[in-house]
Amino acid sequence: MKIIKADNYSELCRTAAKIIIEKVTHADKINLGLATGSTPIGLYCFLVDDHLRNHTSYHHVKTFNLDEYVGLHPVDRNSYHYYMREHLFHHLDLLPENIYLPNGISLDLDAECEQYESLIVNQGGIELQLLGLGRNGHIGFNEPGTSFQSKTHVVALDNSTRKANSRFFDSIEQVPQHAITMGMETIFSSKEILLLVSGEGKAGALQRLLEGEILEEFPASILKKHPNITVIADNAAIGSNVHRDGSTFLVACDPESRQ
Ligand SMILES: O=P(O)(O)OC[C@H]1O[C@](O)(CO)[C@@H](O)[C@@H]1O
Repeated sequence: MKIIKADNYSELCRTAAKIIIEKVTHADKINLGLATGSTPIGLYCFLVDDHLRNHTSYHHVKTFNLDEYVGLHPVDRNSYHYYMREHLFHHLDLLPENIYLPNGISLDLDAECEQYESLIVNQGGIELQLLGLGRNGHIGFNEPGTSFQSKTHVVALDNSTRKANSRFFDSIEQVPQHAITMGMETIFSSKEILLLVSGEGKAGALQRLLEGEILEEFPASILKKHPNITVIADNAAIGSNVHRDGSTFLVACDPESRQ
């Protein structure tokens, strides 16, 4: 596990953007796994900015989102379809047919999950999966206790997750009870993973990830076994934790990425 320390959120986002832009620029075709939540918003801003300034093209990119709420229509302002359109898709030259998210309003959710899983496999798998980290260790919407062998599935959201995400809704009652999420195995099968961790509120989760045991009770812990994972964390999230962890090493952000 490689850990890149960023001074602040902006530097974290710039560093992550640089990694993604390099991959996109050098690949003939590439499948990106994308995440929602607050953390990647700044990164998406950098990608859009780079696209406008440097004309980085996304014609050859396919995107696969981690998750979607059950019951929210793609045009609902709180759906992840809407979020992705607003923050990223709408601003890039991605081909609409190359954008994939789980369909949270499918009448047959189990079939939807199976199809989404097969779709990822049939499209050659995910090259680079972007992840945020939940305070309880969730990745995607895989809540504590989710099997490490799980594939795309419907999940009942943890109350703590609904509470955390209620900031985007008018009230917690409006936060859906269920979501479709890529499973733990789906995520782990990605060739490369980029985990973004920002803010003091994530310090506990980051510490547990770095120092704790690998347990299904803390889903993100399995990432320690991934052969190609980079964690980018800002100072606020790192606190003084990382220095106690002998199994990881810390590199400063590439100064070039600060420009
Ligand atoms: O970036 P945030 O908003 O802290 O969220 C962390 C994680 O929680 C989720 O938003 C799900 O609750 C994930 O999609 C995200 O990666």
